[in-house]
Amino acid sequence: MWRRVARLSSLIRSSKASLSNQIQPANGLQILEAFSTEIQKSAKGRNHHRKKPPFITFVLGGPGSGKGTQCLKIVETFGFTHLSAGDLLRKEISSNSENGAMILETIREGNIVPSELTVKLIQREVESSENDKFLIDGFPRTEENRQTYERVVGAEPNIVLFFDCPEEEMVKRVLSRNQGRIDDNIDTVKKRLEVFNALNRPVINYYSGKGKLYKVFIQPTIQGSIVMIPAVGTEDEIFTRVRKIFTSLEVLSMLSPQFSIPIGVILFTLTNLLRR
Ligand SMILES: Nc1ncnc2c1ncn2[C@@H]1O[C@H](COP(=O)(O)OP(=O)(O)OP(=O)(O)O)[C@@H](O)[C@H]1O
Ligand SMILES: Nc1ccn([C@@H]2O[C@H](COP(=O)(O)O)[C@@H](O)[C@H]2O)c(=O)n1
Ligand SMILES: [Mg+2]
Repeated sequence: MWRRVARLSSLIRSSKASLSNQIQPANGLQILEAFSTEIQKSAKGRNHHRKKPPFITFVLGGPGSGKGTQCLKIVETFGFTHLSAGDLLRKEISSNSENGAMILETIREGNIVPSELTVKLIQREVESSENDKFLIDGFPRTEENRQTYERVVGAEPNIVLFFDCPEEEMVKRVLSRNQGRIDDNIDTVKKRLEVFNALNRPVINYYSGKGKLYKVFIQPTIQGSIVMIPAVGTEDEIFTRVRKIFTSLEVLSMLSPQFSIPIGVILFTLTNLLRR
């Protein structure tokens, strides 16, 4: 069976060129392992009793790029658990934890909270959950975040989703978000964009180099030679792109021998899903 899977994995890799350039597929074998029914069966208890590691998706993008909005839709449609690093940190502030004041000041300034703390909060949530697939939103923000996660958890994410959104659009969205966030003001947004460009882009490049990155372009609409910046796609239009990625992962997860789907059919389905 594993010879067949390995062959399939290389076939999937070699079919990359024919896939839509809006979506860069990750390694097929990892996806198969993570979504396989064997894992589903072994994930009945709490996570620390699980024999195989959970399926981890890191969700990246600048401030206001739509990470949280799309994560809610992925949760509804595909049953992931959503863990927003920013939300976990804000919860620490509101629960008056010993680090609350420091976190509040860091978020107010648009800076990054020490990695050990954020990783601990994420790890606690994953370990106490009975789910086996997670969206970790807004993490890792820096190479140091990434390395700390790998060292503490001892694993890498299975895939990384990146919302590539024009800056003007991100600023507009954050300033009209109206959720009472202390960092949704023009000065902090500018700082968060600087931090994103300087510290988060290297992380994105790192995962791209590892073949784990799925990029969702939030493209401006072009009419003739005029670029219509505000018309970058509604939340549902963006989700149509995101849905294709997760649907293709689900298709791959059906590749266990009991289904015995011919490889040609799988590749045909995948290519069509991604092109639609
Ligand atoms: N496609 C879209 N078109 C227009 N507005 C959108 C779109 N997607 C999200 N928004 C709105 O933009 C704002 C920011 O979205 P969201 O909170 O999902 O971004 P985020 O990436 O999680 O940002 P942050 O990193 O600051 O938490 C929200 O008010 C949301 O309703
Ligand atoms: N890995 C992270 C994630 C977030 N922060 C801080 O929280 C702020 C808000 O995060 P959102 O994802 O909700 O936008 C962010 O600007 C950082 O100050 C962090 O330190 N580390
Ligand atoms: Mg968010």
